[in-house]
Amino acid sequence: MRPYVIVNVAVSADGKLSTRERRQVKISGKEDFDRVDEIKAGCDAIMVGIGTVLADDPSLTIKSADRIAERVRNGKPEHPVRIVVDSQARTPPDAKILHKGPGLRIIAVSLAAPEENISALKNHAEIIQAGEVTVDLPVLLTKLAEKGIKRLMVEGGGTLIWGMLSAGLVDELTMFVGNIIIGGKDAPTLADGTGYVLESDFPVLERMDVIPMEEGVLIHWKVRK
Ligand SMILES: NC(=O)C1=CN([C@@H]2O[C@H](COP(=O)(O)OP(=O)(O)OC[C@H]3O[C@@H](n4cnc5c(N)ncnc54)[C@H](OP(=O)(O)O)[C@@H]3O)[C@@H](O)[C@H]2O)C=CC1
Ligand SMILES: Nc1nc(O)c(N)c(N[C@@H]2O[C@H](COP(=O)(O)O)[C@@H](O)[C@H]2O)n1
Repeated sequence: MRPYVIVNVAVSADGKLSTRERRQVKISGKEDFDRVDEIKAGCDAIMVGIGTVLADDPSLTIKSADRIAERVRNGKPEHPVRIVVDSQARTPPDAKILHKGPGLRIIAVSLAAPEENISALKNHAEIIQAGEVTVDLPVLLTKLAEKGIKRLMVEGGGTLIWGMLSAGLVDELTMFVGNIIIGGKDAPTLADGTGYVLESDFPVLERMDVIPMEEGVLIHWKVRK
């Protein structure tokens, strides 16, 4: 058993998530950020990799007061559980994700995480250990399902998305393609990691919708099982 997984990203027209320095780039406009907020509000948890926390320092909170109020009316916490995939427990104890807004945070670490790093985070987040050296994502997702997390949004970055895709853990992908070119062979893309070699290994997607949005386009895919 694992949660239903939705990956959402914004990419430039050349498929980049940010610059080669991993500096956060605003690719989405107001309408797309609002669409993302709605997906978040419909999820039990939202997950990012430690690379995104270190680069962007996101809060991953729901922004709309109306959506927060609706969650509370439905007996849900204001914000989804916020999860960082972080083998070595490198999340800075003053990271926004640990402090902005109420609610549970989970840091998913490996057995190799230094004890002093874990101690520094324990007051701010629940620590889940999964995997020897890096986080074992299938094991983590089973543990999240056991905690009642049924619907999980993954916001990136490219290394975590690769890890999720290559482990067969993604059900849907929504991507806003913006009207800018970022360029650079070292700039992060939707799926980084090692990449596939054999065509037979490529995940195949089913196109669900293509919607012109702002000056770009929103594409909604399902991963064919
Ligand atoms: N445009 C957009 O929509 C978005 C853009 N971004 C951008 O993406 C960039 C960050 O992406 P990136 O650097 O790839 O970092 P990620 O956020 O993808 O984090 C990757 C890290 O997660 C940890 N990790 C632990 N276990 C696993 C596993 N099993 N599989 C994969 N990762 C694992 C690893 O670090 P460790 O070994 O230390 O645990 C790894 O280096 C930033 O520039 C950010 O701005 C991010 C989100 C959305
Ligand atoms: N949807 C989207 N469009 C962009 O243009 C982006 N740069 C991102 N980035 C993601 O949004 C996170 C910011 O979260 P908070 O506003 O701090 O809650 C950031 O970390 C990326 O995951 N997304």
